[in-house]
Amino acid sequence: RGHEFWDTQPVPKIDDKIVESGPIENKTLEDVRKEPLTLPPAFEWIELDCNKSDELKEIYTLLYENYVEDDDNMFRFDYSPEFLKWALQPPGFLKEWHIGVRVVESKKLVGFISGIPATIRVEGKPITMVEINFLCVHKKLREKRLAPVLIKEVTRRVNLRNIWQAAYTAGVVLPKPVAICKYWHRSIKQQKLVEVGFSALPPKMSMASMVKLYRINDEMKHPLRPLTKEDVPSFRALLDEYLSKYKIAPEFATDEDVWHWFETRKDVITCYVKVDETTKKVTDAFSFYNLPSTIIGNAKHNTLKAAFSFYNVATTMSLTELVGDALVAAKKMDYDVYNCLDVFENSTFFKDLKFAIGDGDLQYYLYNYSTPTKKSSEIGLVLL
Ligand SMILES: CCCCCCCCCCCCCC(=O)CSCCNC(=O)CCNC(=O)[C@H](O)C(C)(C)COP(=O)(O)OP(=O)(O)OC[C@H]1O[C@@H](n2cnc3c(N)ncnc32)[C@H](O)[C@@H]1OP(=O)(O)O
Ligand SMILES: CCOC(=O)c1cnc2ccc(OC)cc2c1SCCC#N
Repeated sequence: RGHEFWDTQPVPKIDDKIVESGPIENKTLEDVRKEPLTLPPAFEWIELDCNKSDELKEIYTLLYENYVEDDDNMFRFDYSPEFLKWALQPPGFLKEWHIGVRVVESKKLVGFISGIPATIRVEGKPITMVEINFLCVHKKLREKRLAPVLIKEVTRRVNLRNIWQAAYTAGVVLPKPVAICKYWHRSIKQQKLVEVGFSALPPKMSMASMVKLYRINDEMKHPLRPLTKEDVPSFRALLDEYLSKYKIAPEFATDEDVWHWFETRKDVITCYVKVDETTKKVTDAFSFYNLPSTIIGNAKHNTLKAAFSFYNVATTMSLTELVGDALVAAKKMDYDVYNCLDVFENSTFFKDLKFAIGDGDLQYYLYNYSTPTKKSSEIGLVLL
């Protein structure tokens, strides 16, 4: 299938056989367009300031009404304003990469795309990149080729900062996935998932026995507790050591980075650690983020409370026991479901912890960097 826009971009063609890793094109600042891309006359570019609650709310509302839905239009992601502020303002963020498209007349926000700085190791080599996320065009303005304009504009602004690579994920297949991953789900509120129509009661099984099947303990097996600032140096060392064995993974360069991404923030991010009593060092950690979804058109339920697995490291226990305790924490925090991808070594616990495979794929992509296709288990990166 021809990709009018993507075939013009520095990404491998869908059926390319890639043998070595490296940038696809090498441009310099002279090659970068100095003025913003041209929008259709009714629209204008705008930078959104996440420190202004009204502008943060505009991003929230655009996504709440127009962001990603599953193929059956059962759910639409409902990233909260606090979550978006966390996701968009890591150390080193630039407001100029929080790009909106407004209707000149009404000032209504109808398009958005974001970039945040990140160092991503690809086969051990740290590359300064941006992570692109929250690309959204209002439902009423779809299929007018606005997305390529948003993508070219964020590319231009990133290039002007002398950054030439990006990482992004998508549910759609584009040239060219570096990995294709699967979502897996662990029911916590089984009855609600049946009522919503996500899960089905197996024939001849009562709801009561299905609920029992998915029961989760009330207490953790291990003494895990929320990460504190004092834990950060040893947690960063543990994380970087663990992530260095993956073919694509972030490098958390500073303690400030780690504190930003893993400080527990109510209704946004949860990170629990086990600390060795003698050495006072972090030996194990689980983390998950809070990403609710609107339940579209269900009489009884409006919102799905979903926990998404973030980064987990186990060294004094099995990953299965660690994530088992994450499920206990998620249950205590009233989540309906715990979701994770088959990245890292996650597929080792799906059976024992009673995960069910989802029906959507998540494709991982690199922009302007070719590298041989990776297995899901070689991916050590989670994008929000
Ligand atoms: C060095 C720095 C580099 C930075 C940049 C790196 C690259 C970053 C890339 C972005 C990463 C974002 C990651 C991210 O945010 C996480 S994936 C979530 C994307 N957002 C949504 O799915 C929200 C709901 N959908 C929409 O808002 C629209 O459908 C969107 C805006 C998705 C497309 O709007 P539309 O009105 O439906 O379509 P047109 O405007 O007419 O445009 C059609 C063209 O857009 C291509 N398309 C469709 N979906 C895409 C997607 N998810 N990525 C990339 N491209 C996508 C499509 O293949 C076609 O190109 P082709 O003709 O060549 O096939
Ligand atoms: C109950 C399991 O499904 C989800 O948690 C869920 C929730 N909201 C979504 C919104 C958009 C959406 O578009 C792909 C999917 C979901 C999904 S399933 C895939 C993500 C995961 N896990």
